[in-house]
Amino acid sequence: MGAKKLISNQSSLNGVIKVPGDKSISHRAVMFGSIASGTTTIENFLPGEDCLSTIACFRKLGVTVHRDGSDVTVEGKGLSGLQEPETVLDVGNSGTTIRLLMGILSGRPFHSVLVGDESIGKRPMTRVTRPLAQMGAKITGRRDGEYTPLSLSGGALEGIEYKLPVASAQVKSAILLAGLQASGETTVIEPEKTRDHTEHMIRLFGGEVTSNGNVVTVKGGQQLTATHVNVPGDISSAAFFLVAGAIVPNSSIELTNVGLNPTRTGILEVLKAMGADMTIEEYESKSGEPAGNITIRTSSLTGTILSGDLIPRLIDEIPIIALLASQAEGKTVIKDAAELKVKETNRIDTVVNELRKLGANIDATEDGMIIHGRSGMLKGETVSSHGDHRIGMMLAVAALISNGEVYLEQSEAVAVSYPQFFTDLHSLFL
Ligand SMILES: O=C(O)C1=C[C@@H](OP(=O)(O)O)[C@@H](O)[C@H](O)C1
Ligand SMILES: C=C(OP(=O)(O)O)C(=O)O
Repeated sequence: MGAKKLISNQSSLNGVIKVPGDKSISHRAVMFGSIASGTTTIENFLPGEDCLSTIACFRKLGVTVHRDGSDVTVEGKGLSGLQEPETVLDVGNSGTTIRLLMGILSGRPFHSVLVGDESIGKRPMTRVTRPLAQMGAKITGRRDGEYTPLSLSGGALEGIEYKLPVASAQVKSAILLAGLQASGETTVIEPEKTRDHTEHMIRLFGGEVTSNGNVVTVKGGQQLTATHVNVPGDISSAAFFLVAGAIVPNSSIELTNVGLNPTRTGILEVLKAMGADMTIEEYESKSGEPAGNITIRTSSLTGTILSGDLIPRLIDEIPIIALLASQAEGKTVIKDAAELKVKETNRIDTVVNELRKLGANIDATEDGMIIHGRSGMLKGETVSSHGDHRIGMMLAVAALISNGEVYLEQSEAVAVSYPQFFTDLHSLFL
């Protein structure tokens, strides 16, 4: 596909957007529905490519999944209902799919081969396979098990106590999913608290899990029961419009049904700290997850520091926060974010290189970046998502404050987490 001409130089953005379902929760709803007994119904499922990869993998494991847009039905037959797949399980671009799936498959007495796209082939897997092997799974892979293709034979597992070397909800979740099938108890200790959707989901499906600060414990041998999951909107998708509303002149955007789980709302804290004009109206939680409406208006912004335990609560929002910071007064420093290097792309490099092309004043550091604010209007250039959905959407928002023509290569990557992104963005110009 050729480069996409982005809309640039906008004088205002106005409107209401219902952001699509949360990606993390949509993956987990299909996974838990598949290992529970009975029919699970999912409302507001995200039909993004990553979550469709999860559905495709579970179908190959013998689970019947019906989908009509964002309504999904999963016919679960319990963990023992999963069958050995006849062909390889392809996770596409999705790190969440491969890592959580390994946790489930570790306790199943059959063999599977897991593959993904070129980006997945560069993402580290021993962070998951090491604890799962300690519990009893047999997993091998390219380069000493670090990369796909991976080959996994599951079976009887033993519970462990495991201290995570990195703050990762995917690793925590994989261990908990294996722990549900293991003998005894499994405990995960996190260096910083990460998103807790797996813990919520275990409870929603009738299971038990205890969380005490950064320590999470599950008992093995639990049976889960099908339920209804109402997926709130994805704050990571809302983030692109929160920033667009804050930096494009004369704007006011209302985002409805945004998931407000406190392990995900770091971006709201950053917006507040920088002086954004924002109102949040929280309402009754859906399926155990809080949600609400957020209105954002243009305002003047000041630089800030992002570090420590805030980072896991906004890890996927850092690319768009870098753009936000380029329009603030003063310097913004992002540190303790080396995890960005092992996402769909090395997001420290892709953010810095692509925003520099548009004229932003931004430097890479070992574990983050430094953004010198008040870049003012950006300029026209051809930029690339490098196949990374979050980079593509960040650049489309950057184009709105560019005074030249901006072209985006590999724009189709946005469909990984937000297939309707360009349609929703364009609705704000009318
Ligand atoms: O558990 C999840 O759903 C996710 C966890 C995060 O990854 P890590 O666990 O690698 O930090 C995040 O970046 C990803 O988009 C989704
Ligand atoms: C890192 C991401 O997803 P995943 O790890 O599931 O590929 C993301 O969506 O930004």
